[in-house]
Amino acid sequence: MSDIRIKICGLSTLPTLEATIAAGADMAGFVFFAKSPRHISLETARALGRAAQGRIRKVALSVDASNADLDAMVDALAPDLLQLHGRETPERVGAVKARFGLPVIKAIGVATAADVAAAAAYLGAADILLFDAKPAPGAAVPGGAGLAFDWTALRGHAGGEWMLSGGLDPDNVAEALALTQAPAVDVSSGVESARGVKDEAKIAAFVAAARR
Ligand SMILES: O=C(O)c1ccccc1NCC(=O)[C@H](O)[C@H](O)COP(=O)(O)O
Repeated sequence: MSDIRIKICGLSTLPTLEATIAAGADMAGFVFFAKSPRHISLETARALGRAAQGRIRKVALSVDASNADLDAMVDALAPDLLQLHGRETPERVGAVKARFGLPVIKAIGVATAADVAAAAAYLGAADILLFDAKPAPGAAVPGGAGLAFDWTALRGHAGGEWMLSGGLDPDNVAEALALTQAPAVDVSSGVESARGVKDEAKIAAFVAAARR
């Protein structure tokens, strides 16, 4: 079994959180973005955060959130990491990291190798870069679309800790890992039975396929 790290993103129910922990994933992602089908309320975040405490690393995902909104989600979920999935600048990433004293994952939308090269600007600010498919221009929800990008674009990436994301599923994750040598992967749509509805069997299949 490999030591690939795995994040299951967009969890919103206790059974699918339990399935994620039972499968042996390393991180559980919770989305705080009202336009997302995976958005959770602060009340749900509090309940899921308590259930996950000390059993899996919790990631609070936000999109260009204000300090006040970040304060509220951190208070409710008590995350281990923050994921910034909007247009946050390196300066904003640094400010969020300093405010909460938590490691920050910065999502980088990738269409071409130039997007990967530009991510170098975040190397001193973010703890982990998450390479994801670039959202379509004007997309209402900038992630979790089940879209893959050309993985060969990652060949020139600038180092640091990173994760691969975008359109992964139990059937393609092994190929993606072989091609990119990614140390960590993140998935949302590929472990769902319908948009926003996580599937326990697919979560287990994804973790097994990634670790095989
Ligand atoms: O998942 C969402 O609904 C979401 C909403 C707003 C910003 C980001 C979002 N998801 C980010 C993730 O970390 C996803 O896991 C990543 O984009 C991969 O998604 P998918 O291609 O569906 O596996």
